[in-house]
Amino acid sequence: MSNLLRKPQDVVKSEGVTIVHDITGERSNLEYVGFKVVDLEKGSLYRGQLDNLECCIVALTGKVDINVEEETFENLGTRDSVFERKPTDSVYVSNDRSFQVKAITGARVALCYSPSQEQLPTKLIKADSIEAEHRGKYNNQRKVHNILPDSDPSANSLLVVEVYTESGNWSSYPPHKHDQDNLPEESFLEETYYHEMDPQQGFVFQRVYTDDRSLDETMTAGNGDVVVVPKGYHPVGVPDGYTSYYLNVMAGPVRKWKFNNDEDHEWIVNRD
Ligand SMILES: O=C[C@H](O)[C@@H](O)[C@H](O)CC(=O)O
Repeated sequence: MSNLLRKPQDVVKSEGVTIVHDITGERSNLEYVGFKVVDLEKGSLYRGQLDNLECCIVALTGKVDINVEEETFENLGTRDSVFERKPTDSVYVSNDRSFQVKAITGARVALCYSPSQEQLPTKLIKADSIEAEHRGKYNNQRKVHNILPDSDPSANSLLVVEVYTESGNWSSYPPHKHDQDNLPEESFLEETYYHEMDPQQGFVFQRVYTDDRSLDETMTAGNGDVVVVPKGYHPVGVPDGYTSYYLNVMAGPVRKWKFNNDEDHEWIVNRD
């Protein structure tokens, strides 16, 4: 199995707290992006301490209270399933802060990490502040919820976005990459994909490849899997009958999403 594909680990951390994914530090083989998925039973608590990291806590499903030192954000979360296809609530927490997530109902949260030195204000990113963005045409149509886009100055290095790709469509397509620290031409952003499928038994094909094909891996990613994208193009194809959801975390030396398409497939975007 590719080292870029990470299956759910479901490690019980404490009563009512299960670490589904912990892709941080040496477990991530990434320099900038860290990612965790945590399942919380009703009434359970997850506590985090940020040193030189910032974190976007995404209420993927269920309802939670999030406490960040002197601030508390109550009853966050808008959906029992990501496939309700509506935005959810998130909270941005900066470096050198501690936080606590308390499950009001059974809940799944994503913890999206990246480096941060300059402490910024804690920010509630309300679901109703997120507008759906529709991208693509023909069979590369997808719906995007920009949770922490580079146009939002609330974070130092973190970018977070969730994407819905319907049956028979492709996303992150035409294949694009952002693996060169060479602005204004291209930015270097590592990336993770947290995948969910509807129905759950579904899968997507995701290829991660570089121009010189020194990296060229095509994976089958299923419900709850994570794909790590250290570099290269990273298109996703969704089989007929299924809907794909993924949450992207991106980070790099400069908080700018400037990508380039694979020249072989640039014609895709130039169609009328
Ligand atoms: O680089 C960003 C990621 O590949 C996705 O967020 C992608 O941009 C989503 C899409 O537009 O298909």
